[in-house]
Amino acid sequence: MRIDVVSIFPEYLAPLELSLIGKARQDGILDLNVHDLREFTTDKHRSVDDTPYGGGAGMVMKAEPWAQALSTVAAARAGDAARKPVLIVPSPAGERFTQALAHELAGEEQLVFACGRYEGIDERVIEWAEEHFTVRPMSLGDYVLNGGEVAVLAMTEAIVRLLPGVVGNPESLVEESHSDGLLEYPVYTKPSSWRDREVPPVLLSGNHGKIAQWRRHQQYRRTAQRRPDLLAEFDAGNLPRADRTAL
Ligand SMILES: COc1cccc(COC(=O)c2cn[nH]c2)c1
Repeated sequence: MRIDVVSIFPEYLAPLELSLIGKARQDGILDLNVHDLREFTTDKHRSVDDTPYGGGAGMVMKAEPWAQALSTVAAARAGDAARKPVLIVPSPAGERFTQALAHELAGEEQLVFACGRYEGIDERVIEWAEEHFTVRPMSLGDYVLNGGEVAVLAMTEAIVRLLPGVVGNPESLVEESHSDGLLEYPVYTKPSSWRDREVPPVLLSGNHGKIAQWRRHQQYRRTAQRRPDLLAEFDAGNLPRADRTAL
């Protein structure tokens, strides 16, 4: 997979050189390229923003530097020329990024991230970009950050860890929160007794059927307590009768 990130703070993306993502780059699984938007300005002050038409506080990112940067990135195409790369614009006004979306995007050959700052990017860039990209404004959650870089770090990690060869044991990708529509069950490790708190005995029983049942029950309870919205989505009909009483 090729990922391109355009930002006025390229150093914000330095953590992507670390750990599993860094290793994926060394192993050639991920080709990550970070571009400084200011390299695509032409004026002496290398300006990337200006005051908003219609008034209001804050500044808006100018269109031309973005068009220059994104054209350069589009030209450095990865994979099949027919398929437009996906342009992800982290934004409070985007579609919600989910684990399901992470899986979908992990199947793409090229992802481009545009890191907005200030009050946002001139809307005409989004319209213009449709010609070269499949444009997807995307939100991490209902809150506002100062820019898209932090969201790119999170989305990149969520997507790249799903690529074959990135995490040591692919098994660990199967049973994780949201993979089956429910939150993950609680986990424990040695010692079995810690500050007078015991590990649930079923987990020490060696009875794998009972352990699986206990874990499923815990997933439902946790989801009902912490994310009832998810449970509404998850077909409660899947719920074994014994577990329904727990909700
Ligand atoms: C594209 O324009 C803007 C403007 C302002 C901030 C940002 C950064 O993204 C977020 O704030 C965000 C992403 N998910 N949830 C919040 C982008």
